[in-house]
Amino acid sequence: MPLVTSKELFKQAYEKGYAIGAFNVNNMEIIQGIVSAAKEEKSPLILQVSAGARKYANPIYLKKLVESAVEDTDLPIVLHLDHGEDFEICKQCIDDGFTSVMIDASHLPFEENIALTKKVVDYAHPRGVVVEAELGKLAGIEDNISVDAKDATYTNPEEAREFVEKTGVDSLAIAIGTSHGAYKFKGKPELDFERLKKISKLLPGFPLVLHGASTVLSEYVEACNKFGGDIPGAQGVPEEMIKEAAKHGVCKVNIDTDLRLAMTSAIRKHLHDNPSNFDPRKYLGEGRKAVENMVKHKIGNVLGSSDQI
Ligand SMILES: O=C(CO)COP(=O)(O)O
Ligand SMILES: O=C[C@H](O)COP(=O)(O)O
Ligand SMILES: [Zn+2]
Ligand SMILES: [Zn+2]
Repeated sequence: MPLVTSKELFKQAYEKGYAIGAFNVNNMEIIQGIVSAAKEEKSPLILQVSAGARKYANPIYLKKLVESAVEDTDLPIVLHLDHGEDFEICKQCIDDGFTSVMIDASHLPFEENIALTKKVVDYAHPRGVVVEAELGKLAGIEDNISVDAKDATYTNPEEAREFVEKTGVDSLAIAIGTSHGAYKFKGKPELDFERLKKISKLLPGFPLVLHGASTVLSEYVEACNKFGGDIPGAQGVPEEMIKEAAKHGVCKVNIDTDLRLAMTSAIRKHLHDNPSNFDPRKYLGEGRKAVENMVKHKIGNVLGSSDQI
Protein backbone atom coordinates (compact mmCIF):
# COMPACT_ATOMS: atom_id res chain seq x y z
CA MET A 1 0.00 0.00 0.00
CA PRO A 2 1.38 3.46 -0.87
CA LEU A 3 1.30 6.43 1.53
CA VAL A 4 -2.29 7.54 2.10
CA THR A 5 -3.95 10.87 2.92
CA SER A 6 -5.90 11.27 6.14
CA LYS A 7 -9.21 11.94 4.38
CA GLU A 8 -10.71 8.46 4.75
CA LEU A 9 -8.90 7.77 8.02
CA PHE A 10 -10.47 10.83 9.65
CA LYS A 11 -13.90 10.04 8.24
CA GLN A 12 -13.89 6.62 9.83
CA ALA A 13 -12.34 7.89 13.07
CA TYR A 14 -14.96 10.63 13.33
CA GLU A 15 -17.84 8.25 12.78
CA LYS A 16 -16.56 5.70 15.26
CA GLY A 17 -15.34 8.20 17.87
CA TYR A 18 -11.67 7.28 18.05
CA ALA A 19 -8.56 9.31 17.19
CA ILE A 20 -5.47 8.65 15.12
CA GLY A 21 -2.07 9.23 16.67
CA ALA A 22 0.21 11.64 14.85
CA PHE A 23 3.70 10.89 16.04
CA ASN A 24 6.73 13.08 15.39
CA VAL A 25 9.63 11.27 13.76
CA ASN A 26 13.27 12.27 13.86
CA ASN A 27 15.34 9.12 13.31
CA MET A 28 15.18 5.45 12.35
CA GLU A 29 14.66 4.04 15.84
CA ILE A 30 11.70 6.33 16.56
CA ILE A 31 10.08 5.42 13.23
CA GLN A 32 10.64 1.70 13.77
CA GLY A 33 9.30 1.78 17.33
CA ILE A 34 6.11 3.61 16.30
CA VAL A 35 5.53 1.47 13.24
CA SER A 36 6.05 -1.85 15.08
CA ALA A 37 3.43 -0.77 17.61
CA ALA A 38 0.92 0.25 14.93
CA LYS A 39 1.50 -3.00 13.07
CA GLU A 40 0.84 -5.05 16.15
CA GLU A 41 -2.27 -3.01 16.96
CA LYS A 42 -3.44 -3.02 13.31
CA SER A 43 -3.85 0.73 13.48
CA PRO A 44 -3.64 3.49 10.87
CA LEU A 45 -0.86 5.95 11.56
CA ILE A 46 0.27 9.50 10.91
CA LEU A 47 4.03 10.05 10.90
CA GLN A 48 4.83 13.74 11.06
CA VAL A 49 7.98 15.65 10.34
CA SER A 50 8.74 19.09 11.78
CA ALA A 51 11.09 21.68 10.30
CA GLY A 52 13.44 20.77 13.17
CA ALA A 53 13.31 17.09 12.19
CA ARG A 54 14.11 17.99 8.58
CA LYS A 55 17.06 20.03 9.73
CA TYR A 56 18.29 17.28 12.08
CA ALA A 57 17.92 14.23 9.85
CA ASN A 58 17.95 15.69 6.31
CA PRO A 59 14.53 15.52 4.58
CA ILE A 60 15.44 12.77 2.12
CA TYR A 61 16.53 10.38 4.90
CA LEU A 62 13.23 10.81 6.74
CA LYS A 63 11.22 10.38 3.55
CA LYS A 64 13.06 7.16 2.65
CA LEU A 65 12.73 5.80 6.19
CA VAL A 66 8.98 6.40 6.15
CA GLU A 67 8.73 4.78 2.71
CA SER A 68 10.64 1.79 4.12
CA ALA A 69 8.11 1.59 6.94
CA VAL A 70 5.26 1.54 4.43
CA GLU A 71 6.95 -1.17 2.36
CA ASP A 72 7.79 -3.23 5.43
CA THR A 73 4.35 -3.12 7.05
CA ASP A 74 1.74 -2.35 4.40
CA LEU A 75 -0.01 -0.14 6.98
CA PRO A 76 -2.03 2.91 5.90
CA ILE A 77 0.50 5.62 6.80
CA VAL A 78 0.12 9.37 6.27
CA LEU A 79 3.32 11.38 5.80
CA HIS A 80 2.56 14.80 7.27
CA LEU A 81 4.43 18.09 7.62
CA ASP A 82 4.04 19.37 11.19
CA HIS A 83 3.86 23.16 11.76
CA GLY A 84 4.78 24.29 8.25
CA GLU A 85 5.64 27.93 8.76
CA ASP A 86 5.25 29.28 5.24
CA PHE A 87 3.99 28.46 1.76
CA GLU A 88 7.44 27.42 0.55
CA ILE A 89 7.99 24.57 3.01
CA CYS A 90 4.44 23.29 2.37
CA LYS A 91 5.05 23.40 -1.40
CA GLN A 92 8.36 21.62 -1.02
CA CYS A 93 6.82 18.80 1.02
CA ILE A 94 3.88 18.47 -1.41
CA ASP A 95 6.34 18.29 -4.33
CA ASP A 96 8.40 15.73 -2.36
CA GLY A 97 5.46 13.33 -1.98
CA PHE A 98 4.04 14.16 1.45
CA THR A 99 0.34 13.26 1.56
CA SER A 100 -0.57 15.91 4.15
CA VAL A 101 0.82 19.27 5.24
CA MET A 102 0.13 21.68 8.06
CA ILE A 103 0.29 25.41 7.42
CA ASP A 104 0.61 27.02 10.85
CA ALA A 105 -0.28 30.67 10.37
CA SER A 106 -1.94 30.90 13.77
CA HIS A 107 0.36 33.76 14.77
CA LEU A 108 -1.01 35.94 11.94
CA PRO A 109 -4.16 38.08 12.10
CA PHE A 110 -7.35 36.12 11.23
CA GLU A 111 -7.67 37.33 7.61
CA GLU A 112 -3.98 36.73 6.89
CA ASN A 113 -4.21 33.25 8.38
CA ILE A 114 -7.15 32.60 6.03
CA ALA A 115 -5.29 33.95 3.00
CA LEU A 116 -2.11 31.93 3.59
CA THR A 117 -4.01 28.76 4.45
CA LYS A 118 -6.11 29.13 1.30
CA LYS A 119 -2.99 29.58 -0.80
CA VAL A 120 -1.63 26.26 0.52
CA VAL A 121 -5.00 24.52 0.04
CA ASP A 122 -5.15 25.77 -3.56
CA TYR A 123 -1.72 24.27 -4.22
CA ALA A 124 -2.28 21.03 -2.28
CA HIS A 125 -5.75 19.88 -3.33
CA PRO A 126 -5.18 19.57 -7.09
CA ARG A 127 -2.15 17.43 -6.20
CA GLY A 128 -4.15 15.10 -3.95
CA VAL A 129 -2.65 16.40 -0.70
CA VAL A 130 -4.68 17.37 2.36
CA VAL A 131 -4.08 20.41 4.56
CA GLU A 132 -4.27 21.07 8.30
CA ALA A 133 -4.35 24.65 9.59
CA GLU A 134 -4.34 26.19 13.07
CA LEU A 135 -6.56 28.78 14.68
CA GLY A 136 -5.93 30.09 18.18
CA LYS A 137 -2.77 29.94 20.25
CA LEU A 138 -1.62 27.01 22.34
CA ALA A 139 -1.36 28.06 25.98
CA GLY A 140 2.00 28.06 27.71
CA ILE A 141 2.52 27.15 31.34
CA GLU A 142 3.21 30.77 32.22
CA ASP A 143 0.10 32.02 30.47
CA ASN A 144 -2.66 33.56 32.48
CA ILE A 145 -5.70 31.31 32.44
CA SER A 146 -8.28 33.94 33.29
CA VAL A 147 -11.48 33.91 31.25
CA ASP A 148 -10.36 36.99 29.33
CA ALA A 149 -7.05 35.38 28.47
CA LYS A 150 -8.84 32.28 27.26
CA ASP A 151 -11.04 34.30 24.94
CA ALA A 152 -8.01 36.11 23.56
CA THR A 153 -5.93 33.02 22.88
CA TYR A 154 -8.17 29.96 22.62
CA THR A 155 -9.99 29.18 19.37
CA ASN A 156 -13.15 31.19 18.82
CA PRO A 157 -15.87 28.74 17.66
CA GLU A 158 -17.57 31.18 15.25
CA GLU A 159 -14.22 32.09 13.74
CA ALA A 160 -13.40 28.39 13.37
CA ARG A 161 -16.52 27.87 11.27
CA GLU A 162 -15.80 30.91 9.10
CA PHE A 163 -12.16 29.85 8.75
CA VAL A 164 -13.03 26.36 7.52
CA GLU A 165 -15.63 27.69 5.09
CA LYS A 166 -13.33 30.31 3.59
CA THR A 167 -10.18 28.18 3.32
CA GLY A 168 -11.54 24.76 2.35
CA VAL A 169 -9.00 23.27 4.77
CA ASP A 170 -9.28 19.54 5.59
CA SER A 171 -8.66 19.64 9.35
CA LEU A 172 -8.10 22.30 11.99
CA ALA A 173 -5.81 22.45 15.02
CA ILE A 174 -7.58 24.20 17.87
CA ALA A 175 -6.45 25.80 21.12
CA ILE A 176 -8.38 24.67 24.20
CA GLY A 177 -5.61 24.69 26.82
CA THR A 178 -2.97 22.23 25.61
CA SER A 179 0.61 23.29 24.93
CA HIS A 180 3.78 21.76 23.53
CA GLY A 181 6.46 20.19 25.69
CA ALA A 182 6.70 18.54 29.10
CA TYR A 183 5.39 21.39 31.28
CA LYS A 184 1.80 21.94 30.29
CA PHE A 185 0.14 22.82 33.59
CA LYS A 186 1.32 24.29 36.86
CA GLY A 187 -1.60 23.06 38.93
CA LYS A 188 -4.53 20.86 38.05
CA PRO A 189 -4.73 20.07 34.32
CA GLU A 190 -7.71 21.73 32.69
CA LEU A 191 -8.98 21.85 29.11
CA ASP A 192 -11.86 23.95 27.82
CA PHE A 193 -14.23 21.16 26.78
CA GLU A 194 -17.19 23.52 26.48
CA ARG A 195 -15.29 25.38 23.79
CA LEU A 196 -14.40 22.11 22.04
CA LYS A 197 -18.05 21.06 22.05
CA LYS A 198 -19.11 24.41 20.57
CA ILE A 199 -16.51 24.20 17.81
CA SER A 200 -17.46 20.63 17.03
CA LYS A 201 -21.16 21.49 16.95
CA LEU A 202 -20.57 24.32 14.47
CA LEU A 203 -18.45 22.04 12.29
CA PRO A 204 -20.31 18.74 12.19
CA GLY A 205 -18.32 15.90 10.62
CA PHE A 206 -15.19 18.03 10.44
CA PRO A 207 -11.94 16.60 11.90
CA LEU A 208 -10.27 18.63 14.65
CA VAL A 209 -6.65 18.28 15.75
CA LEU A 210 -5.19 18.41 19.24
CA HIS A 211 -1.59 19.57 19.40
CA GLY A 212 0.42 19.41 22.61
CA ALA A 213 -1.43 16.24 23.54
CA SER A 214 1.31 14.26 25.29
CA THR A 215 0.48 12.96 28.72
CA VAL A 216 4.03 13.18 30.05
CA LEU A 217 3.65 9.71 31.54
CA SER A 218 5.00 9.62 35.08
CA GLU A 219 6.84 6.31 34.69
CA TYR A 220 9.13 7.90 32.10
CA VAL A 221 9.58 11.15 33.99
CA GLU A 222 10.45 9.20 37.13
CA ALA A 223 12.90 6.98 35.26
CA CYS A 224 14.56 10.02 33.68
CA ASN A 225 14.95 11.66 37.06
CA LYS A 226 16.12 8.44 38.74
CA PHE A 227 18.86 7.78 36.21
CA GLY A 228 20.53 11.16 36.08
CA GLY A 229 17.92 13.43 34.49
CA ASP A 230 16.50 16.64 35.92
CA ILE A 231 12.93 17.33 34.80
CA PRO A 232 11.00 18.10 37.99
CA GLY A 233 7.35 19.09 37.78
CA ALA A 234 6.81 17.81 34.25
CA GLN A 235 3.09 17.38 33.60
CA GLY A 236 0.91 16.70 30.55
CA VAL A 237 -2.66 16.10 29.45
CA PRO A 238 -4.30 13.25 31.40
CA GLU A 239 -5.24 10.34 29.15
CA GLU A 240 -8.90 10.53 30.18
CA MET A 241 -9.01 14.01 28.63
CA ILE A 242 -7.62 12.72 25.35
CA LYS A 243 -10.33 10.04 25.30
CA GLU A 244 -12.96 12.69 25.98
CA ALA A 245 -11.63 14.95 23.21
CA ALA A 246 -11.88 12.05 20.72
CA LYS A 247 -15.62 11.91 21.41
CA HIS A 248 -16.03 15.54 20.31
CA GLY A 249 -14.53 15.67 16.85
CA VAL A 250 -10.82 15.37 17.65
CA CYS A 251 -9.55 12.88 15.06
CA LYS A 252 -5.80 13.61 15.22
CA VAL A 253 -3.80 13.62 18.45
CA ASN A 254 -0.23 14.95 18.22
CA ILE A 255 2.39 13.23 20.32
CA ASP A 256 6.07 14.08 20.43
CA THR A 257 7.06 14.69 24.05
CA ASP A 258 5.91 11.22 25.16
CA LEU A 259 8.16 9.70 22.48
CA ARG A 260 11.11 11.76 23.70
CA LEU A 261 10.51 10.80 27.31
CA ALA A 262 10.05 7.10 26.56
CA MET A 263 13.23 6.95 24.51
CA THR A 264 15.36 9.08 26.83
CA SER A 265 14.29 7.27 30.01
CA ALA A 266 15.16 3.88 28.49
CA ILE A 267 18.54 5.09 27.26
CA ARG A 268 19.33 6.72 30.61
CA LYS A 269 18.46 3.49 32.42
CA HIS A 270 20.49 1.36 30.04
CA LEU A 271 23.59 3.52 30.34
CA HIS A 272 23.20 3.69 34.12
CA ASP A 273 22.83 -0.09 34.45
CA ASN A 274 25.52 -0.91 31.87
CA PRO A 275 28.37 1.54 32.37
CA SER A 276 30.76 -0.55 30.30
CA ASN A 277 28.53 -0.63 27.19
CA PHE A 278 29.43 1.66 24.34
CA ASP A 279 27.53 -0.09 21.56
CA PRO A 280 24.82 2.36 20.37
CA ARG A 281 22.70 -0.53 19.12
CA LYS A 282 22.21 -1.65 22.70
CA TYR A 283 20.94 1.65 24.10
CA LEU A 284 19.16 2.77 20.94
CA GLY A 285 17.55 -0.68 20.84
CA GLU A 286 16.25 -0.13 24.38
CA GLY A 287 15.01 3.31 23.33
CA ARG A 288 13.22 1.85 20.31
CA LYS A 289 11.54 -0.81 22.46
CA ALA A 290 10.35 1.86 24.91
CA VAL A 291 8.88 3.89 22.04
CA GLU A 292 7.10 0.77 20.77
CA ASN A 293 5.60 -0.02 24.19
CA MET A 294 4.48 3.57 24.75
CA VAL A 295 2.83 3.83 21.31
CA LYS A 296 1.12 0.46 21.76
CA HIS A 297 -0.33 1.76 25.02
CA LYS A 298 -1.53 4.98 23.36
CA ILE A 299 -3.14 3.25 20.40
CA GLY A 300 -4.71 0.45 22.41
CA ASN A 301 -5.72 2.18 25.63
CA VAL A 302 -6.13 5.88 24.80
CA LEU A 303 -6.75 6.64 21.12
CA GLY A 304 -8.85 3.57 20.36
CA SER A 305 -7.56 3.04 16.82
CA SER A 306 -6.62 -0.64 17.20
CA ASP A 307 -8.06 -3.07 14.62
CA GLN A 308 -9.25 -0.24 12.38
CA ILE A 309 -7.47 -1.18 9.16
O1 LIG B 1 1.84 19.03 19.09
C1 LIG B 1 2.84 18.37 18.96
C2 LIG B 1 3.52 18.30 17.66
O2 LIG B 1 2.96 19.16 16.72
C3 LIG B 1 3.45 17.58 20.07
O3 LIG B 1 2.91 17.91 21.33
P1 LIG B 1 3.60 17.34 22.67
O4 LIG B 1 4.75 18.25 22.99
O5 LIG B 1 2.54 17.40 23.72
O6 LIG B 1 4.03 15.95 22.40
O1 LIG C 1 5.19 20.82 17.82
C1 LIG C 1 6.39 20.62 17.95
C2 LIG C 1 6.93 19.23 17.87
O2 LIG C 1 7.06 18.69 19.14
C3 LIG C 1 8.21 19.24 17.10
O3 LIG C 1 9.24 19.77 17.86
P1 LIG C 1 10.60 20.25 17.15
O4 LIG C 1 10.30 21.53 16.45
O5 LIG C 1 11.57 20.39 18.30
O6 LIG C 1 10.98 19.15 16.20
ZN1 LIG D 1 0.90 26.89 16.19
ZN1 LIG E 1 2.17 20.95 17.52
